[in-house]
Amino acid sequence: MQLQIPSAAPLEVDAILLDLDGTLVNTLGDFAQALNRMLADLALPAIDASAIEHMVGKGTEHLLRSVLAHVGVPDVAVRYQDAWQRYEHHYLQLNGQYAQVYPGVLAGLQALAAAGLPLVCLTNKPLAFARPLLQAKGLEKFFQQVYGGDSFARKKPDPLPLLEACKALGTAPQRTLMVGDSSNDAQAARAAGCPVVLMTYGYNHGVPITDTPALGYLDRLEALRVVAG
Ligand SMILES: O=C(O)COP(=O)(O)O
Ligand SMILES: [Mg+2]
Repeated sequence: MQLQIPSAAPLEVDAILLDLDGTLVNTLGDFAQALNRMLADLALPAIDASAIEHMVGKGTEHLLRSVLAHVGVPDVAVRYQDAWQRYEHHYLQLNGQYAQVYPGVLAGLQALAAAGLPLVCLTNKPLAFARPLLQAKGLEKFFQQVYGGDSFARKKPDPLPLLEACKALGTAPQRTLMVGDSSNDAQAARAAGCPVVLMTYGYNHGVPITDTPALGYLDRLEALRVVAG
């Protein structure tokens, strides 16, 4: 199928892999709520959403370690297990309540799915968090498969999750488009041999996303158009 990416040549694709946090859903509010409830349980200082934003994208383990270090925990390893247990409890309870689907995502997914393109959600978020979030936001029906950060032995920016997803889809990486919001997604795609487009509104560790090479940069997912079958 031929896809038109704004400001790029038409691209032949057989499937699309889509990142979740920062690409489909703005989950910063969920992260801030769950992390601050966890920190309160452990009698640790609160953290600001603006600081959290720079720590999202490399999975929950990385997020928790970064947050504990940020609030001044001297030995992160000592508090990690308790932090994970409290965080998981709170996250599962509020999952989706403080999160918003980005403008243009619903229309974009509808158009891509209607064109018959297989769509896979490929996130570093744990699968037990990702599935209920997609369900709560009415997005699960668009995806033929959902993979989390714990679905494979390694997470993005390692290419393994993308290569495994391509294998399951039966598609060649060079005809499988990755849509993400961070340099992690782009690095994983490059190493897997997948073309990549990046959303301009997500989380990118505090660095402008246009510093990361990609086929295109989108303000809205619906800007991705199927032009020929
Ligand atoms: O949980 C994270 O680190 C973010 O996951 P993502 O891969 O959907 O951006
Ligand atoms: Mg992301």
